Amino acid sequence: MSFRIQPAAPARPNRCQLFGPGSRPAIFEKMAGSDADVINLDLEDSVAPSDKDSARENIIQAIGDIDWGKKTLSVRINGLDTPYWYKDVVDLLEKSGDRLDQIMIPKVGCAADLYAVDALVTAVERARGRTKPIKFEVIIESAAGIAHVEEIAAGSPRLEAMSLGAADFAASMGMATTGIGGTQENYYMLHEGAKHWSDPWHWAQAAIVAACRTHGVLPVDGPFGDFSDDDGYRAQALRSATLGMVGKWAIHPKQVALANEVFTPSEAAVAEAREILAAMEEAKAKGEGATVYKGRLVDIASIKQAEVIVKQSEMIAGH
Ligand SMILES: CC(C)(COP(=O)(O)OP(=O)(O)OC[C@H]1O[C@@H](n2cnc3c(N)ncnc32)[C@H](O)[C@@H]1OP(=O)(O)O)[C@@H](O)C(=O)NCCC(=O)NCCSC(=O)C[C@H](O)C(=O)O
Ligand SMILES: [Mg+2]
Repeated sequence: MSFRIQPAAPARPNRCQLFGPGSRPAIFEKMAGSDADVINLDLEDSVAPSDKDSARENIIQAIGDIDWGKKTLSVRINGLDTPYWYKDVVDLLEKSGDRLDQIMIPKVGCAADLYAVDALVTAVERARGRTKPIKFEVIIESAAGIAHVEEIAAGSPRLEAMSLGAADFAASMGMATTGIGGTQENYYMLHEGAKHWSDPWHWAQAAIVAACRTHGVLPVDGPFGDFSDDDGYRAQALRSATLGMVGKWAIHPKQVALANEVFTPSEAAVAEAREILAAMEEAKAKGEGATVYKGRLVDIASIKQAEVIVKQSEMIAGH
């Protein structure tokens, strides 16, 4: 372990982030009644330019009027390359109450993007005497974003979560696909005539997880566009969870249960993790740093692996 201890990410459930356009207020109550841990009301790409002002007003109204329960309530503002974002920030913080938890900043390309939003948020918070600091989440969805992912993860003490936005990421990288996440037909290896599909999102996800874990930020997988493909969503989410991500977006309510299923440690996984911890306690009592569990090696690193699963399960149960 480095002299610098890895900081813990925020201890809040983030298994599913349910999105809904700010221009569609009829679904806000349904979003609030869902089992998603995080709600993302959108002002950005799901809202047409002509609806930006009314969507902002809908969201400001809904933040105060709707009972969002214990969910993390987040609003995705417009990108810093648009004329809308400053008004999103100012109006949200001036006109809505303290229930808003987080602002999602899309298409972040460097740490200075967070600095700019932080400066504006801080000024409005001070002017208005807001006592609950707004948290940030960012989307890595451009070539610049992934190239600068580590400085972005370190970019603001407000930052709690970072997602991969597969659609804009693919566009920015010039990837030959119109699919949002998941298996890409042309990304395969050929071995003895058989196709073996590979995962084009893997390296970006791994880079995001490493940057997030270094700086105590929650790594999250973004959208899976084909909401009629449950198996495809599940497979993508399982890969993300295996890599260390804590949750995934839902762009349709039917994806919420899938995300919760994948990102809640199963009873069997928790039981096994507890057995590993017990086996290592026994080993320690005998002065040993390693032992055998179900025919395989477990050692001091296994304690940390098992603790990830147990802590995640306890945090979700306790929330
Ligand atoms: C995708 C949708 C447009 C589909 O809407 P709709 O046609 O209404 O779906 P259904 O008829 O199947 O709806 C069934 C019932 O569920 C309700 N509903 C629909 N959507 C939601 C929702 N998001 N939250 C809660 N409830 C919802 C309907 O009202 C129906 O209810 P009922 O009639 O009572 O049965 C729509 O789902 C949608 O707009 N999704 C969100 C789109 C969005 O926010 N996109 C932005 C995020 S993805 C992105 O930006 C890409 C990213 O940045 C990147 O670059 O990768
Ligand atoms: Mg996007």
